[in-house]
Amino acid sequence: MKSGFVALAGKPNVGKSSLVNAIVGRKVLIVSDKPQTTRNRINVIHTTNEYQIIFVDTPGIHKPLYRLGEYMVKAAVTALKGVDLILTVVDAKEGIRKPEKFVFDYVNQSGTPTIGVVNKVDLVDKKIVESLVDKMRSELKNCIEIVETSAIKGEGIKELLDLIVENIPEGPQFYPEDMITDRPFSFMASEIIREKIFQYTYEEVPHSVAVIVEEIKERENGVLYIRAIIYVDRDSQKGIIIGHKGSMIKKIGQDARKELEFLTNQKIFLDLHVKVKRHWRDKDFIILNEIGMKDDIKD
Ligand SMILES: Nc1nc2c(ncn2[C@@H]2O[C@H](COP(=O)(O)OP(=O)(O)OP(=O)(O)O)[C@@H](O)[C@H]2O)c(=O)[nH]1
Repeated sequence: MKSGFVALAGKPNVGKSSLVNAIVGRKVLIVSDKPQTTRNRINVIHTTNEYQIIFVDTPGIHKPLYRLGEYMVKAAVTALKGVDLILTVVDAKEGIRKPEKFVFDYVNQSGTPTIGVVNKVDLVDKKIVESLVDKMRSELKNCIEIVETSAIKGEGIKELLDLIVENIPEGPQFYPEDMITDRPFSFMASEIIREKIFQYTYEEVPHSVAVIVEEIKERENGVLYIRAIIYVDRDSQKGIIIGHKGSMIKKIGQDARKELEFLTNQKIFLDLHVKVKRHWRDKDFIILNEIGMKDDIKD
């Protein structure tokens, strides 16, 4: 059997989470049109009879503004070391500029072999894609191959998967075959709630939110009760999350509940609360710890 850890490196919003979902053929990771959706390292496990690939999805590498951002970059950089392979992802529409080179530097420094991925090829001309492929090939050390993909249309995904399997070593099956992620259900549930908040809110609001699932309990009638707290930075944000006469929190709750019911195949009672914690992104270690931001940090 072949097995290996494969990290994804790239700027926020290039489609790293979408690529992993496309490869494993189901939505495991949350996705949004706003940068910095992924906050922490999550392993997604893809097992067949012949191989087990453990995708280490990382927060996008960017120049951090807040302590939370610093943690995100540290978590991403830590993930690049000690894996078997890195998928270095760029967005075809964005091209290769300073922020992409910032990412390439980290990948090159890690010394780990890499497959370059030019994603979102559905958005640009073939000529542009070709020039990005050439550029990537010359700037990435230890580059095995460059693949052109559209995670949304499923293009290039099979080719990418085949290349990954080719380039991971013979090894043991690290996780049971039915395991899809290394995070507990409570974490996945909080991520799904956070995804809906990212979908419906704008500007600073989505980035000011932390979701913590405080209780999960199966009731006698078979309903799964989930209580989650949505932490925000300011009173005004609390108002936005709750919305006019509670319309926003209702929308967030309904969408999250539907997805959780689909995931668990169980009826769910989702109990959402909103609390204000000033400056949690900078100094509230209880929240940072709860959302797993300190897992990879040693300082
Ligand atoms: N047109 C197009 N859009 C894509 C493609 N792949 C991803 N997207 C979109 O790009 C946005 C970002 O996708 P994500 O998968 O969340 O990106 P990410 O790199 O994981 O982002 P962070 O979590 O912020 O680091 C979403 O709106 C996706 O739907 C693609 O191949 N084509």
